[in-house]
Amino acid sequence: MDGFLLSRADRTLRTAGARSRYDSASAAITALADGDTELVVGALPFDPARRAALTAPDSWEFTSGPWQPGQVAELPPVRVARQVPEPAEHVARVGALVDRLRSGALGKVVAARSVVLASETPVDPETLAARLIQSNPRANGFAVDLTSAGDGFRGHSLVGASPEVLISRRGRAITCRPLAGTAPRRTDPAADEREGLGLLDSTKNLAEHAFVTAWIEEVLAPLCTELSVPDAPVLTSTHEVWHLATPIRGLLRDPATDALSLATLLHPTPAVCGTPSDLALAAIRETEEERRFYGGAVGWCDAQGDGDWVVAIRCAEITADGLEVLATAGGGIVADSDPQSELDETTAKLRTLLGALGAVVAE
Ligand SMILES: C=C(O[C@H]1C=CC=C(C(=O)O)[C@@H]1O)C(=O)O
Repeated sequence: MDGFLLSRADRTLRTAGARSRYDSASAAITALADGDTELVVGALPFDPARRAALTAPDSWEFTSGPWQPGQVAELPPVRVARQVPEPAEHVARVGALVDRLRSGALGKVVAARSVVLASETPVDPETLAARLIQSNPRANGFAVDLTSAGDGFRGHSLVGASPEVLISRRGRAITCRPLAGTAPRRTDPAADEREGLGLLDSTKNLAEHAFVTAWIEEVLAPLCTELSVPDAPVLTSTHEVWHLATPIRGLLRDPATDALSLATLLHPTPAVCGTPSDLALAAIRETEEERRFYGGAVGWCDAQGDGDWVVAIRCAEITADGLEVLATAGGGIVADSDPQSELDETTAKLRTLLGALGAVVAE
């Protein structure tokens, strides 16, 4: 695919072509400020030291409501080719992180793992995005061409359905909806409700969540004349999991502060990285395979500075030939995390992508 799609509950942006490409947010911000383009779309990588995949599109269209893809084609069958790392190794890594969290300066770190899916015929990114959006039109569904990030990403795409908004800006008004803290959904309605209510009451999950809201408040407070961060999170859900969410609103001090700059200041939040940020990022670089664009941000920014950026979770990278799909999910680890439950949490989160592709990983 050569374009960009972001489908949100209130509106959808679809673009085509790439008039210019930028591998850093600063280059894209300069292009917007210089009047070289009216719109920038794309993805920021998880690791801020890596190259971004941003473009100035040839054409674009905003429509109201979620994307209506019409008749959606079938996706080809896929099989689980390998897991990276193997589940037992993920459990061991989380165990080692828990030891570090109990003894050191680290307060929280997010641990992620991937499943590599293989297909005999190409998986089309837009078809996968359409399936995800049909299954949950409230999610922030996306499909992004990663070519602008250069070697290793040409022709690759990132496709997902994120429940988490990093930052949205309309004029001076900004909103964020950070998520952290997870419980599984149950098929029995009473058991399902108990899981949700239990999450709202879970000291461990509330602590995991508080690291994220504290970070966002720290970053945004100096930039805002008004900032409302509720004291306690609310419950939200996808088909697969319950989450704790905090709806945050603010008014920017300087109307020139644009959405893409705000995204780069906030990213990576402790919802995908940890606290303190620098130590958590170092621990992730030491422990994990390169995250690429999983855990990054996907969105758009226009010449007025407005834009939407969602956290790149519940997503997968598709290779240029469409024959390999790398789905990744992570979870926040704190001192009292249980490694086996953390593995189960990533399995539940991976189901968003794997379910759309008709694949399963063993419990
Ligand atoms: C990092 C992910 O989820 C984040 C968002 C919601 C809940 C999370 C958690 O409970 O750990 C994570 O912070 C992911 O889905 O890969």
